[in-house]
This record gives sequence, C-alpha cells and structure tokens, in this order.
Amino acid sequence: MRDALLQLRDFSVSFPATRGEVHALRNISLDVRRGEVFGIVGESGSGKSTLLTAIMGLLGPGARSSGSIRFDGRELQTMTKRDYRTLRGARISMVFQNPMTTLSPVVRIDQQMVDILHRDKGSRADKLARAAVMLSKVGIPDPLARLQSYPHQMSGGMLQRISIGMALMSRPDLLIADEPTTALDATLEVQILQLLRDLREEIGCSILYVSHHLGTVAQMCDRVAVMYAGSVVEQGSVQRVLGAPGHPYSRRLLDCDPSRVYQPGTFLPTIPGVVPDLSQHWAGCAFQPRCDMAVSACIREHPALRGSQGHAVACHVTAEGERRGQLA
Ligand SMILES: Nc1ncnc2c1ncn2[C@@H]1O[C@H](COP(=O)(O)OP(=O)(O)OP(=O)(O)O)[C@@H](O)[C@H]1O
Repeated sequence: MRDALLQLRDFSVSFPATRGEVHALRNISLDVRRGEVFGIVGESGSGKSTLLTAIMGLLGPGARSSGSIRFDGRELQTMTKRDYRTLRGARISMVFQNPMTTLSPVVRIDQQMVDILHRDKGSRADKLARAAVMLSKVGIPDPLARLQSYPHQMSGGMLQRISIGMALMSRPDLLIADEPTTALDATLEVQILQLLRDLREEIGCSILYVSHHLGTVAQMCDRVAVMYAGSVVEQGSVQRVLGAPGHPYSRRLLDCDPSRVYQPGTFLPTIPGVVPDLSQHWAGCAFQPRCDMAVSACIREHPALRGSQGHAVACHVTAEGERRGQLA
C-alpha cells in the first residue's frame, strides 16, 4: 500500500459565534496517499471548506484547532507562517470553484503565471516558456497569444484550465480541488475532470477533490470520505463507498444524486430534516434524528468509525448487522 502524504488524526476545528462555539470539524482522521485522488463529499455545512482551509493553513484568527495534520511527515499545526507560505507555494496548491478566486482581473495571464515562479531562479523568458508549455498541457490553443490576454478575454472553461495550469506550475505534491467544475456546463465538466486525471498521472501528485456531486467523485477518485455535521461517517474505496454504502446517510446521499435518479417530470428525493446546529453538543450519532434505521444506541452513544482502511463506517446499526453476519 502507498504511504500517506497527508495524514489527519483527531483533527477538530471550532469557531467562536454569538450562539456559542461552532464545532465545524470533529475528530477527523484520514489519510491521503501519494498519487491518489481522494474525494470528500457531504451536504452544505458538513465542514468540507473548513477542512480544506485548515489544511492550507488559512483558518481565521478566531478559529481553534486541535489534533494533528501531517504533510509528508511534518506537523502543520505547529509550522511557522513563513514555512507554511513556502509549502503552499511549492508543494500544496489549490483550484477553486471560481477561477477568478485565483486570477486577478487586471493583470495579464503571462505576468500572473510568471509571478507564481518568483522563487525559481530562471530568467523571465524561461518562465514564460514554462508557462506556455503548461497552457498547452491544460489544452489552451495558441498559448503564446493567450499568455498576453486578460482574464475577461477568455471563457469560463478556459479560465478554469488556466487556474489548474497555474496550480500545477510548481509541480506540487498535493493539489486541492474545491468543486472545480461546479460553475461549468456538463461538457466542460467532463473535459476538466479528464484533464485533472491526466495531469495527476503526468505530475504524479495526489489530489484532494471536494464535490457535492457523487457522479464526478465516482469518475475522479480512488477513495472517498463522506462527511456529515463535521465528522467523517464513512470512508474507503470509491467502489465500496459508492457501490455498497454502509452508512444510512451515504445511502440517502446516493438516492438524491441527480445523475442516478433523473427522471423527467419527477422531483429528486431529499433527505428529510435538517443538519444539526453545530454549536450544540449531542451524545449519539449526529444523523440519528434524520435516520429511519436509528436504534436507542444511536441516541446515547457516538458511533466510532469501524472497519479497515479499505472501508470504514461510523454506524451502530451497520456494526451490529456485520457482527450478526459474522456470528451466523
Ligand atoms: N469563520 C467561521 N465562523 C463561524 N462559523 C463558521 C466559519 N466558517 C465555517 N463556519 C461554520 O462551520 C460549518 C461548516 O462550514 P463549511 O463551510 O466548512 O461547510 P461546507 O461543507 O464546506 O459547506 P458548503 O458546501 O456550503 O461550502 C457551518 O456551520 C458554517 O456555518
């Protein structure tokens, strides 16, 4: 098995708020292995962005965190701001939902791409040549001409390709992709996903891929973690988690996925109820009030993630079912 490039252990984050402390991440443990695409899925508010922001070392000053995030063996929680900036520029990059989060509207693409390489010693001409090679890798036609354009002179799909190219200029070990195709139409989405997979092969980086869309996670990822209310409720290989989900929440999420259930004239199913208030404490399973399989243990006791690296589920009912299966 490949070793872990990024390793989170019992990692928690909370934010101060007027209604009490918001516990946005609760005891997250997961490994992103070298060269793999690891997906994170979950409803809005499940903590995906907080997780990415924490890994990037960009949590706001009020945020409190505990536990460990190790990157290539180094603890990030205690890293100086300066070292973190170097790490972000050189070894961890990010692609956002909206490419204009990365791009400046008033600076030409050539200057923005050269600026990324400010730590490299080469000449400006060298850096421009590298930028042109990267633009052709991400499928931008006539890259030399395009380098002289401003962002407003290009389409959304082209801008997302450029932002991916910029994220990969430093040949990072980890690319964090936060819903990179949500703002694109379906044809472009397929092209961008294919591009990310191809570049992963070529550069050999790991990708941490966050999406609401299970279809894209199934296409892109090797392994996946399902998040609910700040916790990982299930993780494992994509085949296991999306093919035979063990957590009732994962099953419900799959039932609601438009790519699986789209039928003209019918409404998509939804998960009844709402996500819990993250400023509250609860003893049992966070999903229990919305779960039609809940038993009394789900109210009393927090379910731990049980299973193997291949597939682990945090559910009392699933664990009991598996135990009975083993006894039978
Ligand atoms: N700076 C902050 N201060 C207070 N609460 C915050 C802060 N950032 C996030 N939260 C809260 O933490 C929880 C998790 O939010 P987060 O944005 O990480 O979820 P998400 O899964 O990324 O959602 P989405 O898919 O909508 O982006 C939410 O309840 C959110 O309101």
